[in-house]
Amino acid sequence: MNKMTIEEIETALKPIADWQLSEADGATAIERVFRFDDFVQAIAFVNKVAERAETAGHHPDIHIHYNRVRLVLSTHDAGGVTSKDLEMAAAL
Ligand SMILES: C[C@H](O)[C@H](O)[C@H]1CNC2=NC(N)=NC(=O)C2=N1
Repeated sequence: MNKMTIEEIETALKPIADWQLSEADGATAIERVFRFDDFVQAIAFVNKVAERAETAGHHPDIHIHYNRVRLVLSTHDAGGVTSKDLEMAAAL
């Protein structure tokens, strides 16, 4: 799986609402924050994400902050973002 360039990622993100490029600590990833009414709804979403991730064999990092869920996707083997991450982002 080929690591995408920053330009390729930005182009690919255009049709995927609210996902952003993230380059914290030099590690390229894509991420999005989802907001819910409360913790219970946030966890229900996380459970759906988990099911989808298991089916695809591709798993976002999941940060839960009460009613906010931040998902971060990268392909570890490639050391960056690949089409697998974009596919998963679109699904989520
Ligand atoms: C062996 C297994 O398929 C790999 O470790 C998978 C699992 N899930 C993964 N998820 C994500 N987001 N990136 C990966 O590189 C990754 N690798």
